[in-house]
Amino acid sequence: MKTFDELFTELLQRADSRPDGSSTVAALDAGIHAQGKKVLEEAGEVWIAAEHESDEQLAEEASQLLYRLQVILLARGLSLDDVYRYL
Ligand SMILES: N=c1c2ncn([C@@H]3O[C@H](COP(=O)(O)OP(=O)(O)OP(=O)(O)O)[C@@H](O)[C@H]3O)c2ncn1[C@@H]1O[C@H](COP(=O)(O)O)[C@@H](O)[C@H]1O
Repeated sequence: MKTFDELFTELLQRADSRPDGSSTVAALDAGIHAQGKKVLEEAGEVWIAAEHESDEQLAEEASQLLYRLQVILLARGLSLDDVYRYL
């Protein structure tokens, strides 16, 4: 189990060390357009899960949306603090 902040730190490390087989490296290399499509895809899956699926499925889809959101922030060079200052 990890927190939102811990995941972001892990993704920063992946972007820096670029290990083979990393989903994050592949997602970063795919570019902003592909990353944006993933954010929308996962947001849609969260919506569908909230209307029609179990709590567990909703939680899983939510985790994927959070991951895809972090990838796009990372790709643009933003930190979580850049976002948190608006909360
Ligand atoms: N939390 C996630 C995470 N959530 C989703 N995903 C990616 O998103 C995919 C699932 O999303 P989809 O449903 O769109 O996938 P799919 O349609 O079946 O397949 P794709 O064609 O989209 O790959 C997974 O196969 C992963 O590639 C994630 N990839 C990585 N993480 C975490 O990120 C950290 C770094 O991971 P790596 O970069 O892979 O080392 C680790 O803590 C991981 O647990």
